[in-house]
Amino acid sequence: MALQNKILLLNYKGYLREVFNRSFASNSRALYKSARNESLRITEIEDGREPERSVDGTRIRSLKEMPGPSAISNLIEFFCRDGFSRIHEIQIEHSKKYGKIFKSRFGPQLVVSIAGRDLVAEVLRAEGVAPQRGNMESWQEYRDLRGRSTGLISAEGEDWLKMRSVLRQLIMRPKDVAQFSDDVNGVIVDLIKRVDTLRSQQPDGQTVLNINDLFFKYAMEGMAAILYEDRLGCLENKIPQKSQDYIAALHLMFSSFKMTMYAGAIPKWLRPIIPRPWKEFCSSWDGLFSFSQVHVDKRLAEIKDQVARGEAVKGGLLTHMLVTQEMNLEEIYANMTEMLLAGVDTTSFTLSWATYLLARNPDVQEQIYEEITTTLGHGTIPTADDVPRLPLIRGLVKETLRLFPVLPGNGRVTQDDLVVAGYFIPKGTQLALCHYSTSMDEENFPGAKDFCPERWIRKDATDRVDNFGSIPFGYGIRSCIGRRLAELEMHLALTQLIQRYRIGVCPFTDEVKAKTHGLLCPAAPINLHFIERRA
Ligand code: HEM
Repeated sequence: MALQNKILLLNYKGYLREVFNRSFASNSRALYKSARNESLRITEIEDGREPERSVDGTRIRSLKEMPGPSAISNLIEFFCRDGFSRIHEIQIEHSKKYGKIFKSRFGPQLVVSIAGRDLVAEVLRAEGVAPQRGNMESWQEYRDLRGRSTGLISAEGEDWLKMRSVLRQLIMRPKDVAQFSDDVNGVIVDLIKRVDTLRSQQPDGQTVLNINDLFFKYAMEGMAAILYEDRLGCLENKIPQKSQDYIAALHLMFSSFKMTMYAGAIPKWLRPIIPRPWKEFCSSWDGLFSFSQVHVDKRLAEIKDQVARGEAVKGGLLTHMLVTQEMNLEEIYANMTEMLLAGVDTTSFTLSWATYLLARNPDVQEQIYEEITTTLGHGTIPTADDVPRLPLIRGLVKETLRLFPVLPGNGRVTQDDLVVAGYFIPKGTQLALCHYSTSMDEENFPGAKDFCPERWIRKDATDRVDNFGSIPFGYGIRSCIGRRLAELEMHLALTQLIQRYRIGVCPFTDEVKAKTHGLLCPAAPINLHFIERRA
């Protein structure tokens, strides 16, 4: 574990706070474009119906007038036609039928879906200082039950602001995560060894079966190296028992994802009758928390020993958090747990899709290989500093996430009254941002079904290829805190895999469709050929 380069900066707490205050002051100026806008004349109708409103004489429509599927057709779609696995496709179907903004009802919950790029931009650009993604009651309830803290995903308001301000200074800027290059490259050495072992176990000496299993272990090992400053041995032939237990807890968490989401939706009085979802929800969280706690406590004990021996304390992210105590121990446990949870499947599915797309598009793969060899020569191990010189590797990750956004949709609860596309949306409404459908919209991405990493390459400094049609990490103040870490893990791993192997389709794998299972994941195992380029 290469920790020596990561010198702790203990004396910049004041600076961090100042930067934080300044940045939040400017963000708070971008408050929701609310219905209280001066140009907006609101005439409340006093008989209790929804108010009728107008902007500059144009009538603002109420939610009642918004189109959308009926509650009954939603029920059939989701419960009889397995709509939960097709949420991404349903976004497209509904936006074609009802337009770029439509409403749906799930039992008592009304959801307004935003399926237009510019409307998504409008909503996100106008966010307040502490946006809320959705109802996290069940997560909060578990934490209250066990006396645990919330982490960044589950926290809201002041608690969230405080934790976000600590973490954003540590892992959000490319230069901050560049220091993890050596750790990630250490894990990639094991990834390549594992690819070779798996290939050698197959009769053709080339096939790796179920590539996602491999990338799951890579992502877990990478996250542990970064978050815990420790290795788990997930890419070894024999995985240590403790890591196996954790993988099982993580799988339980992911496989019961739907259940965990609905555990909160199932009314409490129903729990004695249907106890399983809530029990599973709690026991998988127990497993995840206790695993994180073991690693955090281990590092804490090492630090105490170092201090007792009068040695300088050096280390990475966890060491920094433990030494500076900007978060208390419970908050550190919670954030380590939630970041590991958020950082494994997301990265591993994206790597699976990226290699799958490379295998099916050999010309694109060769073009990227050319870029790598021209830029780095043969066999050079890339670091974070090399990535800006590999625009096609960056384009590969962006294009993969456009075609297969791990989170096909995202949520926001409006914190003020809003007018979007001429509709009045009251404060407290759940919005669903339909990222999959905007990613696949021809207006936003011509040839939207094609795999074209090149579309992300800037022609000149003024060319802006980023667009709200594809924002796989979200946008703004509540966007993915692990984005730079995930990108580092993916850019470095893909560069080294392409450097070393020609990745090809395998006769056992036909076209693999995506399904929504909490995240957008492959509906069938992806098997690929890894043909050594030297051969
Ligand atoms: C391909 C990889 C990943 C993708 C596509 C992804 C995507 C996302 C998205 C869409 C959000 C919601 C953003 C929003 O609401 O605007 C999110 C939040 C989050 N992600 Fe990631 N993520 C990835 C990897 C990671 C990794 C590696 C970590 C670990 C550090 C991580 C930690 C988090 C956390 C803690 C949040 C909650 C942030 C907050 O509420 O303040 N993610 N991610």
